[in-house]
Amino acid sequence: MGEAVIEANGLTKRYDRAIAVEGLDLTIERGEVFGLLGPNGAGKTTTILLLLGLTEPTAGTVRVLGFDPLRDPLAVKRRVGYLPDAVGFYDTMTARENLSYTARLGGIARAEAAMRIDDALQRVRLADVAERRVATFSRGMRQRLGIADLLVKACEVAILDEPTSGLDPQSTQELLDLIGKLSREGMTIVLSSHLLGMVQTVCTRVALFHRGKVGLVGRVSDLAAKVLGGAFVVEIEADGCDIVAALDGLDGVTRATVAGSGLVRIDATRDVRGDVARRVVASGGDLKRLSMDRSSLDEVYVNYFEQVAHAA
Ligand SMILES: Nc1ncnc2c1ncn2[C@@H]1O[C@H](COP(=O)(O)OP(=O)(O)OP(=O)(O)O)[C@@H](O)[C@H]1O
Repeated sequence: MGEAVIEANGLTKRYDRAIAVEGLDLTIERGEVFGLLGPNGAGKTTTILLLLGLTEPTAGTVRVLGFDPLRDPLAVKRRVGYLPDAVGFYDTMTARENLSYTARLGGIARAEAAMRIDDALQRVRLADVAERRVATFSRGMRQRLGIADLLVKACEVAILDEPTSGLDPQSTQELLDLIGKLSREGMTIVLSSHLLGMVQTVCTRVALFHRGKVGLVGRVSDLAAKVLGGAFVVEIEADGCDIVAALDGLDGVTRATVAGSGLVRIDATRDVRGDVARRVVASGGDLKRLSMDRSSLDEVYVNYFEQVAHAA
């Protein structure tokens, strides 16, 4: 186990009518990129607000870098950066002026701030437009300026609410690359998102929220093993044999499903392609195609919520 940076125990938030978050237990370690996932209204934003001390829990405890965000709001604010879904900057000020302003608010000495600002603007590729008013910035540029703001603050933890919403594919990729780099340098990142493909590429672990509770938490491959029966998906196309029967009892195969005429989808816990090919050929099959993919988070998500709905 690494160093716990965020710890929630029995964290609960009730509003008059709704339970937004119920009995949340969560530990996030230093350097993780942790994804909060779930349908609308599942409790992701409320969890973020609780971590930041922006709303008071009804029950339970939360510690961020050892501090209670409600009792020690300044200590948390100094170390934890927050990038909301739409970042608020002063439109009439330039990018550099905005960063200088927040540096001043954060009590960073002028010379140190100037250095950090130059460095941050370079890293998010806004150095060329540093003297432009933010009013002229696109959404992607604003998001990058938001990251620059976190860099200037030198925060240890960054909490990003839907960081790529409204970004084009290239800007999304750039932001993800940047998030990956920051985490490799030791920043702990918590992000909420609906874009599962994106979360899969960047997150070390994810939590699937369902009606205020964390239904599943873990690495995508572990969740795939739990929900789908394996982290590997093999597709095989062959004529002249019963593929499913040929695979009977094969080690590592957790499920074989007919997906079309002569086409079978296999969920597996290891790369079973060689064994599958041998079995099919030995059964007299004529192999047409064999391909393998990692299970996607999309599939885990859809299957998990189907299972939950089924159990209800
Ligand atoms: N201020 C509030 N007053 C009353 N109910 C609230 C309040 N804020 C959130 N809720 C309720 O709490 C539940 C969780 O909301 P939350 O915003 O945390 O979900 P979310 O997972 O972030 O959803 P989305 O993906 O739509 O952003 C919802 O049922 C919501 O209606």
